[in-house]
Amino acid sequence: MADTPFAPVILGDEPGSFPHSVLAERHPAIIRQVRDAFPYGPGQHRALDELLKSCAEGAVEPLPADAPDGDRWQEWGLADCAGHSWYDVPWLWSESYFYRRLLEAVGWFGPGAWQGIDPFRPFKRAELDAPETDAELAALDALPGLPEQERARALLHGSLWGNRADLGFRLSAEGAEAQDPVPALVADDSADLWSLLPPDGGATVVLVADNAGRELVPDLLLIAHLLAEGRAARAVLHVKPYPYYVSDATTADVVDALHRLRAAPGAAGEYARVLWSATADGRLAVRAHPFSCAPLPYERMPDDLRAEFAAATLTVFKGDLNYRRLVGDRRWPPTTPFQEPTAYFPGPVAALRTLKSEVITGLSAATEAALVAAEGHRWRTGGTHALIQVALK
Ligand SMILES: O=P(O)(O)OC[C@@]1(O)O[C@H](CO)[C@@H](O)[C@@H]1O
Repeated sequence: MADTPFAPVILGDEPGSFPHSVLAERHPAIIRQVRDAFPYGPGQHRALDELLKSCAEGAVEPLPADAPDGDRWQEWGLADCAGHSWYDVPWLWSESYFYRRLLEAVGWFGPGAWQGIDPFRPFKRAELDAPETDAELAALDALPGLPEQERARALLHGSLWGNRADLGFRLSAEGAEAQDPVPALVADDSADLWSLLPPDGGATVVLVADNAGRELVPDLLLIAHLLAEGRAARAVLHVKPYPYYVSDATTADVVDALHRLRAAPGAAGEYARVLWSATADGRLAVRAHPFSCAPLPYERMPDDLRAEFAAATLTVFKGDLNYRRLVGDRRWPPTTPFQEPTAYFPGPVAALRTLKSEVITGLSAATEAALVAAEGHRWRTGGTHALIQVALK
């Protein structure tokens, strides 16, 4: 990191900026949607009112004394942030704490009848059950006739562009899905990615998942392909231990996605059978590590997670939030080589991400200039551009 220029941590304190709008507009909208989606009781409504008020004008408050994860949040910086405005602490931290507080407000942590009831489930289910998902699954029937490399590329790009399926993003970026994606990637290290995963190479691949539904389904299809072709002997899918950033995948969402695939006709059903037997014999494992919901960059990951990533042939981070956590949620000069902020990572690492926040590294000067000339600042957050970046060790 010695040559890396100083890059300030992103805060949400600048009115008119994207991070500010997430705190000031997206979070209240999410509270409204969750409140409308469930027959919550007066206690839950009161707690949601208090959270809304706190987000709008208040300071970050400590967790209740009996919170099951109180010690963990102390380690994750709660003592430093408590008492400060939501807008003045690192944006990554305040966003993550918002979801923690929202879950508490609706009773997720229990005890009681609402313990473990995912407040985002109706939105995730609606997407999984949508006709668009049927169309995407039917399109898989075109794959079996293609050479393996073409199938691999199609499934890698399916997983990459699946990252546009982000329900939190859609709440505040009106019409975002309607805007066409820009097919040319702003960075494409896919040749390096495939060099780590040759057919019958026996690799271990860790995929750190992002959204459920229409992102998780293509992630699972990619994993099925890697396993079926021997590009991976073993895969580990990391999901969130609790509902997060609206649509982030939990174990329950993996089960839903696998059922959806298993019920589909044609090639989709075949992929489901590969995945189902791989979970049964241990070639595919699902992990829900507490650090997956930490409000911190991966540079501060605990030792057990570091050891797991170190043992993998390749770790793939999906999505925008994971990218922010992988490189650090900072205002990097866009031409900072991806290898620099990820130098701490204990093994080969890849990012598959559509651009939905201001953090970006690894662009060529020409690419950055062309994006700025065409779109001003919008290319950073509009969700229409994508990248595949790899840091080999
Ligand atoms: O991680 P994902 O699903 O690709 O995107 C998450 C996201 O919608 O949430 C953050 C803002 O709340 C941004 O990083 C990004 O826009």
